[in-house]
Amino acid sequence: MKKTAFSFDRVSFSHSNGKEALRNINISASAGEAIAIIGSSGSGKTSLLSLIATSLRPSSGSISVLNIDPWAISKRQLQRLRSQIGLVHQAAPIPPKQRVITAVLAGRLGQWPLWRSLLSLIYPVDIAGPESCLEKLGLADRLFDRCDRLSGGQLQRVGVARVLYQRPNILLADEPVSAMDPVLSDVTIQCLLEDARTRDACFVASLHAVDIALRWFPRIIGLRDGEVFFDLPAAQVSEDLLKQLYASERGVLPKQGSANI
Ligand SMILES: Nc1ncnc2c1ncn2[C@@H]1O[C@H](COP(=O)(O)OP(=O)(O)OP(=O)(O)O)[C@@H](O)[C@H]1O
Repeated sequence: MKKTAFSFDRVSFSHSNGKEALRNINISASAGEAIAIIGSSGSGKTSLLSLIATSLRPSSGSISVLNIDPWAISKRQLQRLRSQIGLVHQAAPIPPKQRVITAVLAGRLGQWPLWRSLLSLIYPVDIAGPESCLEKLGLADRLFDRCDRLSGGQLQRVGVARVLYQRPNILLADEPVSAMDPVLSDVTIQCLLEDARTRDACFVASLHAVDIALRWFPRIIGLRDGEVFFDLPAAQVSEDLLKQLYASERGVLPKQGSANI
């Protein structure tokens, strides 16, 4: 039987201003699973990924990540757990003047001893590793460029390369291809899927591009107003379900056949 990557039991989450972002979430995922999370803007996708990443704590209910309750362990144990979770952020948190190689090396900061982490910020402690991750994404020639000389889509690929270099057991990606053209989007998603599959890691991505979600991911979770609206194999996600998922509170429906909603 596959190991559980994470599981949520009646999880709700409210932001500090009281805004309830997620309500009564019951989901779990196994090692090696690939899941796309879809839903309209504000439906709770980023909040859900942040809870799996343990960067947010549930307001109620319980979470287990890699069979550990992240909120019942010491800070040091939590740090160790986090080093096994990789998150591609919506906008990569990369200092503008940083070199691409340093940004990719940062993927392993949580796994290295302090001296090696500090050294990696001044001098590249590994070149071949970051280069091969960037190579898969067509960016190997930008290894020593400054990040502020890259386009939005290139910067997103640096964020992806960082997570590939990290080799986490849970790979999370928040809108990882939003700044990329369709061909690069497919290449990047395939690259993340392949990496997760070969290492038996669990891969969860939030996506606005429903066509990409349905094309590449076997399991789709649809979030609506902070709740799981459906959790289905991609083949069972019908046009009608998508219409209901994206129908706003004001009753505005997407156009027929719309892929990018
Ligand atoms: N820092 C915050 N403080 C207060 N409310 C927040 C905060 N971040 C998000 N929210 C609210 O929580 C809800 C869920 O937001 P979340 O970012 O998880 O949605 P999302 O589906 O990822 O949206 P998008 O597709 O636009 O990125 C929204 O109503 C949002 O306004």
